[in-house]
Amino acid sequence: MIQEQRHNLPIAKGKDALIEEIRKNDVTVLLGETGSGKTTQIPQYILESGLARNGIIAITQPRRVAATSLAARVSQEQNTHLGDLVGYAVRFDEKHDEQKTKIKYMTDGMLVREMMMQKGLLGRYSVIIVDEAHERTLRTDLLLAKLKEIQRKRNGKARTQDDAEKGKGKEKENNSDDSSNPLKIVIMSATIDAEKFSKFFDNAKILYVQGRQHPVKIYHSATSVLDYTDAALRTFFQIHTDSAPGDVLIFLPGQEDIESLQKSIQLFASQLPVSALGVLVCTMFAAQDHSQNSKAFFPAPSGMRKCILATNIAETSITISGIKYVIDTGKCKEKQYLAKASGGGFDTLLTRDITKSSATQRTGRAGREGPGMCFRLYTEEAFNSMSESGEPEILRCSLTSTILNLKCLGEKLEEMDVMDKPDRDSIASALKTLWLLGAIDASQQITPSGFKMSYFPLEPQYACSIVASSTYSCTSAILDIVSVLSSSSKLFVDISDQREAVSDARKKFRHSSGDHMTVLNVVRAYREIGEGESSKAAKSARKEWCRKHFLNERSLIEACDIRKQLVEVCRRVGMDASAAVKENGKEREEDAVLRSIGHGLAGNSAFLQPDGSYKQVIGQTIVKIHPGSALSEKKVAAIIYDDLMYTNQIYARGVSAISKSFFSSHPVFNQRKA
Ligand SMILES: Nc1ncnc2c1ncn2[C@@H]1O[C@H](COP(=O)(O)OP(=O)(O)OP(=O)(O)O)[C@@H](O)[C@H]1O
Repeated sequence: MIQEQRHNLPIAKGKDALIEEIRKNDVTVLLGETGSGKTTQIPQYILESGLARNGIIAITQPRRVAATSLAARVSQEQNTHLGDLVGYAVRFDEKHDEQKTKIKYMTDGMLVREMMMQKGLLGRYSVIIVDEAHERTLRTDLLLAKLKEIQRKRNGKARTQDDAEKGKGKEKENNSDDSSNPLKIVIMSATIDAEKFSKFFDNAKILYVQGRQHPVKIYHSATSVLDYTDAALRTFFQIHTDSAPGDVLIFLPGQEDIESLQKSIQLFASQLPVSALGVLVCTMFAAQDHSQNSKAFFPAPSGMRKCILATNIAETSITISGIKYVIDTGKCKEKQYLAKASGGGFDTLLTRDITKSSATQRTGRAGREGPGMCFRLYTEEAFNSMSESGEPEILRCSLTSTILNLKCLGEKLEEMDVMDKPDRDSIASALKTLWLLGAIDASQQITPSGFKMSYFPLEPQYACSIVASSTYSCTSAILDIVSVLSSSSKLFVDISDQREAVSDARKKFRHSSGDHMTVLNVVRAYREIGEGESSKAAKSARKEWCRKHFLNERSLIEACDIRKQLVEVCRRVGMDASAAVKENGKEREEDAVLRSIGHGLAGNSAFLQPDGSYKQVIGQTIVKIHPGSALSEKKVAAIIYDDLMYTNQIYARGVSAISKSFFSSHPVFNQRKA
């Protein structure tokens, strides 16, 4: 059955011709409609053709959920156990075998990481397929730049195809950086600017795959939709009550919309007559635990219709069995660099309209096993006026973390051959931030601390605080704080009509030194709830405690997960994650924590010196520096105000602002706000 499905895919008709072109060309750009079979079939065709007999076929994906689910599907098609012939590698989860794995689905980040760690020519890979290249993530762009360079080196050395054939017996060398193994690159997408990619790779061959397997009927809204969550709710129940069986996938911009729609759907579904089809709601978003995201792939129990609420993590590459209907709100969240100049900016997530490319990809999630329907909650006119594709991340996101990673490789972004070059100011601002953080020295060389920071999967500012904390023996506390700040949802729930109750409930956590210490108090209090009770009792006690204190438990649960990962990284870089201030109690701990946080803040805050210049101030937070400043009150307040606005964005998800209470009582600050 599964072999018949493979055989019927549109790509199967062109199999021989495609393989022939890939054999003839070092780089090919493959454009084919969603669902035509690119991602699952091309690696298998390459394997069967013997084109990769000297190494592994890697297929990169921008998202982990795609990498793992595709590996599972392809190993099923190959009738092997996942992790044997077909494997995957995503952050904190790998399933592949050094000897047996020939097809490896991986996130682009994992391949970039492998390049960084091994500093070689990726010699174990014979073919690298960069899938969903249209997404133009920073990692994909860096990967493309490096692959171009690696291929030149490897293929320059490999004299002829015959030489490669002679290397057949040298299987043992597959895992080394054997540059006698030439590299083939395939770039794939359904919605790619093929010409641009081809040009980047010296006019690489463009191949087209015609046709899709099943039709998808598209419906647009007749008029503009004001409330997309409400419109999604109505559309879902219209499908549920009027249309044939089949699961529904709804695209929403972010977790908050997903959770609110989940509640509404569940509420309405509970009011349906008992004879009606039940509704099973599943959610998928990046911040959600991977095992929870995977639940969306399980078939709905009989008598139920599955409704998946997802962000754009479900937009490309994946096939969710059973999906017949797609509802597209036309919105997404996108990382955007906040250009606040002082010490370098920060990324924030903004909700915005999607692009035509995203709309096409979303539509393509239906019609994968049979005819489908896509309901776009925007007018056809709105679709026509959407931009073709999004701006590459390299042009709109903070480059601080990327440049730090490149420094580890001894690379300079400004000298790399990337498809779109970021402007000099963005690079300069990132370098300045890294210098302020102590990650690079005055000659722009990476420092030992910078190396350590690069291991943490965090913004360098947070990584810097963690690294600094070992000097002050307070790593455990800093991990508590940074984990909450890195969580994707807000810790403090603000309910506008219950302001007083909210403020009263939180009073006991509030710390005069600012929000970082306040967060620490919350985490510690939370950890004590339910101690010594059964796990079920502890779980409900924690839930109730959070409700009573207007705290978002999801944020604390996610922070626990993040913390575990950070503890592991600490171990790898030789830091003691349990380090805690033991002598002289609270006061000394507070000082140590603020100093460590101060190291991280040095990279993103306006640290004013009495002479009016900005300067790196290690070990002090804004709270500590400003009261002693010789600057005029007004000037200080103006700077603080800007910092607060800026910092508010940085910590939008965790805390409101650094010592907001301290500053909001400042008379000049209040004047300016007014
Ligand atoms: N997990 C799965 N369960 C059932 N069918 C699947 C699964 N994965 C893939 N398929 C089938 O294989 C087809 C091709 O999938 P594939 O991911 O290779 O397409 P694609 O051309 O790469 O699409 P896209 O551009 O959307 O990633 C799907 O349309 C579907 O029919």
